[in-house]
Formats: sequence, C-alpha cells, structure tokens
Amino acid sequence: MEAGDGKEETPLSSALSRFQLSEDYGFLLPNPLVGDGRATLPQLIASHRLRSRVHQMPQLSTRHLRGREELYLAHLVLSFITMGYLWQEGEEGTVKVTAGSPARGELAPSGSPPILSHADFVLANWRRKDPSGNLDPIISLPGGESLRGFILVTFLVEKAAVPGIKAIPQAIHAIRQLDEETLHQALQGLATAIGAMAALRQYYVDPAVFYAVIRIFLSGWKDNPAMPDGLVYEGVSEEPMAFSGGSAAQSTVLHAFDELLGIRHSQESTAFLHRMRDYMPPPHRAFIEEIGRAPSLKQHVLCSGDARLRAAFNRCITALADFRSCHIAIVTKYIAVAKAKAGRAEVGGWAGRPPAALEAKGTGGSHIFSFLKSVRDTTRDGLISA
Ligand code: HEM
Repeated sequence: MEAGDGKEETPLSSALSRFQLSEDYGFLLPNPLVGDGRATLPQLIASHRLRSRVHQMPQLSTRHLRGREELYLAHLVLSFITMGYLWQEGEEGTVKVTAGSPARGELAPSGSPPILSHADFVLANWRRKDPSGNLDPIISLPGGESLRGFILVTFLVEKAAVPGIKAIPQAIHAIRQLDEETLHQALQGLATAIGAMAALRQYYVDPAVFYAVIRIFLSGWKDNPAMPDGLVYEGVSEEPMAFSGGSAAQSTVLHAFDELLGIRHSQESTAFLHRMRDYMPPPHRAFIEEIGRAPSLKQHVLCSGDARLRAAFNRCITALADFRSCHIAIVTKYIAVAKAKAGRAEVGGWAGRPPAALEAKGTGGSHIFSFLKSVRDTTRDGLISA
C-alpha cells in the first residue's frame, strides 16, 4: 500500500540495499524476512517459512528507486519471491490472494506484469562471478545446478542472438536506401547469429529436475488448471487477475526475427505469441512493432530478382527453422521424455510432485507440441522459391 492508507511505507531502495551478494546465490534475503541470520531463497522455500514471512513484510514503495537498473532489480527480486510464495506447496497448496508487497502493483512501474517473466528470469538475472567474465544468476529457486544451467544457457542463447538483433536496423536502413550490398551483409550476419543460437544444445540441466522441480516455479495463473480463478492482488483489485508464467516465448529475439523475415504463423499461434509480447520490457515490444511497420524485406527481395539476396534470405529462414527443430528436440527431452520417466519421490533434494496441470502445457500456457511444430512449419513456409 502507498503512504496515506495507514500503513508505514518502506522505500524499496532501502530494502534492496539490505540484499547482500553471496558467491553461491547472489542476493540473500534481507533480515526482515528471515528474522534471525540469513537464508537463501531456496532454503527459505524448502523450510516452508516464506509464506508466513511474506505476510509480515512491510509495504514497499518504488518511488525512491534510481533508474532502470534498480527498477529491473526490484522486479526481479519481488517476482522471484512471488513465485516461491505461490508455488512452495506445489499445485495443491496454491493461494487465491496475495498479501504484502511481493506480488503487488508496485512491480508495475518497470512496465512488466506482476509475475516472473523471461526478462526477470534470464535477461536481468545475471552477474559477473569473477574478472574472467564467468557468470552466475543473481537469484535462484529450487533446482540447484540444473536451475543455474537453465538460466545461464538460456542467457547465452540470447547473447548469441545479439549480432542478429543488431543486423535488423542495418537491413531496414539498407532496404530504404536500396543498398543491396549492405542488405546482403546484414542477412549474412543474421543467418550466422541464428546458427550460433544452437548453443541451445549445450544444456547442463538434469531433465528430471527440470520437469519435477523447476517448471512449477515458472508457472503462471492464466490457462493453468491448478489456479483456474487467477489471483487477487490485494490492494490493487478485488477481482482476480490472470497472468501467464515465464517462458522463452517472451524473448524478444525470435519475435523480431519473424517480424523482419515476414513469417506468418497460424492464427492460434500468432494470438499466443502476441500475448507473450505483453510480458516483454516495453522498449523490446516497441522494437518489434517498429520492425512490423518497416518496408517488407521479403517483398524487397522478391522484387529485386537478386539471386544472391534471395539465397541470403533463405539461409536466414532455414537457420530459423533449424533452430526451432532443435528446440523441439530439447523440449521433447525435457518435457515428454522426462514426463515418461517421472514418478520418483524425490528429485534433486526436492520432494515436490511434478505439476500435473503442466503435463501437456508449457509454462507460458501453450499446447506445447502442436504449437511448436506449427511455428516451425510456418517458418519453413517463409522460404522464397527460385
Ligand atoms: C529446457 C529447455 C527449454 C524448454 C523445456 C523449453 C520449453 C518451451 C515450451 C514448452 C514452449 C511453448 C510455449 C510455452 O507455453 O511456454 C517454448 C517456447 C519457446 N521457447 Fe523454449 N524451452 C527451452 C529452452 C529455450 C531456449 C534456451 C530458448 C532460446 C531463447 C527458447 C526459446 C523459445 C521460443 C522463442 C519459444 C516460442 C516458440 C517459437 O517462437 O519458436 N526455449 N519453449
């Protein structure tokens, strides 16, 4: 609650300054949460103390935060606490109402919904561990080394995509200038970057831990039978609100590539993917929309009749379809095969049961395989024939 409603306000900046860096887990929770001594988020969740402590948290205000970084950090910390709070008892123990700050409207100023998104989980959740540039996540949930691998490999895939993202404005500028040489170079750069995103294959993640432990903490309360009524954000609205869970479908990268290459997905897939854009940082969303308003690359390549441009364009499409095939293989291993092997009582020190509501659905809420295959196939349809 904000000042003036009878409750004392604690500036979020001062609460954040009490988060301590540790070599193992990044931020430790501030003392008001743990009372005596310190505990990491996973330890707190495992000890089942988080829920009652969250109720006692002081109301936090974002008004003293300085700049974008602190806002993203605040969203990261509070959305992780929210997921721990909501899912700590598994699917059976969900709550209908949030109490206290973590899941509330204070998260909104960063422009993202009050839930853990891909931008929190991956894009903002890293720090340099040592001078040689090794990385660690800032905040973890249960899942140990597998969770660490899941976050960092996804981060590396995003990093591999950066030259491809940079090639987009270059390509659009070249189309406007009718500069075919620069356009060709930009498309070559894009195809190489998409190829490098095959770092996706290097997962150091145990499928059983991913399936039984990690996935539930990324789940949302939209299209999720475990929380069919959504969630009341106390002090924000008396009506329940529904938000999708964290998913790399919320990553800006493939949306931007699709937009540039003029890929047309099915109506159903497009609806899902567009919904995922609501979970991106607003400048990312604006970037994708701007690409959509630019002159059509595909039309330009078709009209130019330039065989070299057509080949470079098709290399981008093929690389993108290959990436999506590789992703389907990963998802098969981490969800379909893991599901078949599931049922062990305890995985990775965590005795939770695999979430039944997520058996056929992704954390973003899609019908996994029909969606992923349709998106891969419509990508292939984007090829220009000779
Ligand atoms: C264990 C690893 C992974 C699993 C199990 C996984 C699972 C899924 C699932 C189930 C979906 C469907 C949407 C939903 O409901 O959430 C999805 C979509 C998606 N994932 Fe992943 N994913 C993994 C890693 C990655 C990585 C590293 C990336 C790269 C950034 C990625 C990029 C995407 C994209 C872009 C989509 C949207 C569909 C598309 O545009 O092709 N995923 N993923």
